[in-house]
This record gives sequence, structure tokens and C-alpha cells, in this order.
Amino acid sequence: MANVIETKGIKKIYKAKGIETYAVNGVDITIEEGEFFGIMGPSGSGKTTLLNLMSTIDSPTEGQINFKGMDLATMKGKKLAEFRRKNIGFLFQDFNLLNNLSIMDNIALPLVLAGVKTVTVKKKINELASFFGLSEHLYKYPYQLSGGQKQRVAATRALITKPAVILADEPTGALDSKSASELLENLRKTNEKFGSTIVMVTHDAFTASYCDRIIFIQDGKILTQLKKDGNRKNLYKRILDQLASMGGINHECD
Ligand SMILES: Nc1ncnc2c1ncn2[C@@H]1O[C@H](COP(=O)(O)OP(=O)(O)OP(=O)(O)O)[C@@H](O)[C@H]1O
Repeated sequence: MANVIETKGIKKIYKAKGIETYAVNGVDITIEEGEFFGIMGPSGSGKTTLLNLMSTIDSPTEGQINFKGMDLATMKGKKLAEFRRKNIGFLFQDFNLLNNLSIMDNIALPLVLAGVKTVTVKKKINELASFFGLSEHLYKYPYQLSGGQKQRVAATRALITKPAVILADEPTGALDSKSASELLENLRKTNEKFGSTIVMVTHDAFTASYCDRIIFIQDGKILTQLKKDGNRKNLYKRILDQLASMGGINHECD
């Protein structure tokens, strides 16, 4: 499998009032095409900063990030924005849907921005909406949907351009456990059916148990990693053990 994201010795140092914070402190990661990759760690350990560096939203103070073999530091401004639009789909805890647009128009947005023809847009949306169980909701507005449905809309929008990577920051954070399971099942199926690479930050062991591989970070450094070996429940238990050894809190098992 080809590497999609490769980080080499990346650091992100924030400076405020003479104090330096090493939010990310020397991280080397290689994420392969088609991986469902998780990032876990305590609050303030650098998870979001690391995701923002991979997503080109932020740039490292030191080190190199290659995305599909391209050094991100060589791209700036419009070129970088276009690269991001073509290659990365985003999924956030709070859905980030536009309330005054229908579900259809929310999902269409990345395709419209890319100049795709209306007929093609509709065809693509109908296919993916059916996959995510959203066909009957396309002409509704976000306020008419539940949190779980809204997050499935956000996932459909993130996937509609077939990006190289989906970056998800706490995608189940605002969902009840049933909606969280539904979303994760959908992400898992997307990963298996379309070979989508997914990088997901989460503090939740159940959510992380859907990943193929999880890194645990502490103080901006990789402490260890776990790989799926057997079924999801087995991984879930190993994640809980790892969190416990890091002083974490146990979460409910399904
Ligand atoms: N813009 C910033 N300026 C200064 N310090 C920052 C900035 N962003 C993050 N930090 C600091 O960097 C460290 C890592 O933050 P980050 O948000 O990446 O952690 P996290 O693991 O995602 O935390 P959480 O789980 O609470 O969201 C923290 O100490 C945080 O206070």
C-alpha cells in the first residue's frame, strides 16, 4: 500500500508571553492508503494540533509532512487551499453544516466549489446519500434532523469529492451511543468499500475501537501504538488497558 501521510520529526511550538509550549514534539508517523487510523491521548496532549498539521490548516515549526508524496511546505496560499479541497474531507464534532441550505445543497457544496456539472452532482449525491441512509432527508434543512443524521450528512459531504483522506476530530463527541455506533459503522463500511483513508482523533475508547491502528500521544510525543488483532471488542479492551496505564478513565463497553 502507498503512504498517504508521512510526518518526519514534526514539532509545533507555540510561544506566548515568553513561554514555549511544545504542542507536538517530534512525531514520526506513516499512514497508509486505506488505513482507519486513530489518535488518542489525554486533554492537551497535542491531538488536535497534530491533526491540524496533517490537514495543512497549521504548519509545523520544525520537521516535514509529505501528503501523497508531496512536501506540504512547498505549497502556499491558493495552491495549498486547492490541494486541501481536492485531497481532504473534514468531519468535526459540531457537524459544521450551513443551516440555511438544504441537506442536498450542504452535501453539494464541495462539488459546486470544484465546478462539477449539476447533473453529475445530483447523481453522486443520490448514490452516497443512499449509502448513508439519507435519501429521504435530502430536501430537509439541518434543523429538521437529529444529531446522528446531521453527522451522517457531514460525513457524506466529506466523502463526496472522494478525497485521499478524511480527517475527523472527535466525530462522535456530540452523539448519543446509538448514533455514534451508526456513524462509526458507516465510516467503517466507507473505509472497506471505497478504501477511504480515515484519520480520527478521539478520547473515547469505543470510538477508537473501530480503527485499524491507534497511536497514543502524551506531551506531544507518541507513547505507543495498538494495532487491530482480532475483533473490535478485543481492541476495545486493549485500548482501555492502555488508557488505564496512562491514568485515563474507563468508558462503558457496548
Ligand atoms: N494556538 C495556540 N496557542 C498556544 N498554545 C496552544 C495553541 N493551541 C494549542 N495550544 C496548546 O498546545 C497543547 C496541545 O493542544 P491540543 O489542542 O492539540 O491538545 P488536545 O490533545 O487536542 O486536547 P483536547 O483533548 O483537550 O482537545 C496544549 O497545551 C494547548 O494549550
